[in-house]
Amino acid sequence: MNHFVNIRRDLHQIPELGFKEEKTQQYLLNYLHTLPQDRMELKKWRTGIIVKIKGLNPSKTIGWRTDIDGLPITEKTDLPFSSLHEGRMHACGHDFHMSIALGVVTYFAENPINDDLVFIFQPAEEGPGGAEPLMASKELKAWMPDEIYALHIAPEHPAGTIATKQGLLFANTSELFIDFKGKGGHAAYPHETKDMVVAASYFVTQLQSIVSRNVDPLDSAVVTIGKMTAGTVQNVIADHARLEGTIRTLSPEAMRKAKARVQSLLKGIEASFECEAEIDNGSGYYQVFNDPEVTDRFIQFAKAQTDIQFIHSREAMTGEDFGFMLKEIPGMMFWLGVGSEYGLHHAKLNPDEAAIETAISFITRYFIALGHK
Ligand SMILES: CC(=O)N[C@@H](CCC[C@H](N)C(=O)O)C(=O)O
Repeated sequence: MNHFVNIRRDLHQIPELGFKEEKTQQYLLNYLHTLPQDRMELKKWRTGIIVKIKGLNPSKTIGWRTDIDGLPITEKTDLPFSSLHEGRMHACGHDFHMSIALGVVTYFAENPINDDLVFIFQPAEEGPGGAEPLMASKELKAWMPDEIYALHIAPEHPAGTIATKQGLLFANTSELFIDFKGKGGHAAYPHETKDMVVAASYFVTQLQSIVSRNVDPLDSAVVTIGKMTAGTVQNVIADHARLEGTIRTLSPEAMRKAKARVQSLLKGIEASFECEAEIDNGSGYYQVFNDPEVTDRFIQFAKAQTDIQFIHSREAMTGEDFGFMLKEIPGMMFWLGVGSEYGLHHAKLNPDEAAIETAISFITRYFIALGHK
């Protein structure tokens, strides 16, 4: 079995949430220390790592970013290397992303090219967002890439494919956390209470009108509530309810409108149900916008590879804090086909490991082509 498939399996067993990736960081450091160190420099940034491989005759710095965190999902794959961390899973493929990045680092640690290479192992992509503070950090500022790349696994495409497009690839995002505060009491005396199960339920229904009635139909948006919590027992009226969700839009303008509508709908709920509601917009990610020139060069390269099938993709409503890096640095992101019956963020996601070797080889060849070997 490919060495990096084993690494992926090791990492798959230890998923950790954003900014808690201590074991993951240690695993990555242990591996990186086994590589030739003569041209390599390492820095820790919180629970992440930045690796520089000094070029032979550098004229620029080429960057590669991988995310390293897992999700609060209980794995249901029954794989022999399933997560050992209860309620945590690499259900977004960051175990793939990391093992591929390690494969590419390994090649260049042994075979440096002319240009400098910087590999960023970034924490907290799923939330609360590591890319924005990392971009502002002195650690990355000292090694800022001139161009930067990243991939994300795509379960809907088979292994051996790469998909991307110029311009907008991923949506603008905003998290959404809402607490409703009312008055609890006996289930048999609703008239003496302010029932927050009912208030939150009405609100979830009203949220559905934002996409259908407020966002321009030629634009796109998503408002999803992924978690709803309320109450204590079946015969007590809940004095508190909490909704957790996310807003996605293809334009910053639609995001402004959707957020404003959430606020005004909430005011209506407070008035109708005589309760108080508190809204927290959590973290928001800037859209992933692929630099047209860099992406065109990448697509030409991908199309010329005989072991890769290139697919022109559409925009997706996924979010990625890599968007903050692309806001400052020319670069691009692409989808790596991993053909899984179950999609991203699913407890049964089971990506095809053949894609790991394909990706390592493809990215290595691309960097050699870019980096004046
Ligand atoms: C690629 C991917 O799945 N990314 C996540 C990013 C989540 C950002 C934030 N926690 C939010 O939900 O808004 C995604 O869910 O798209």
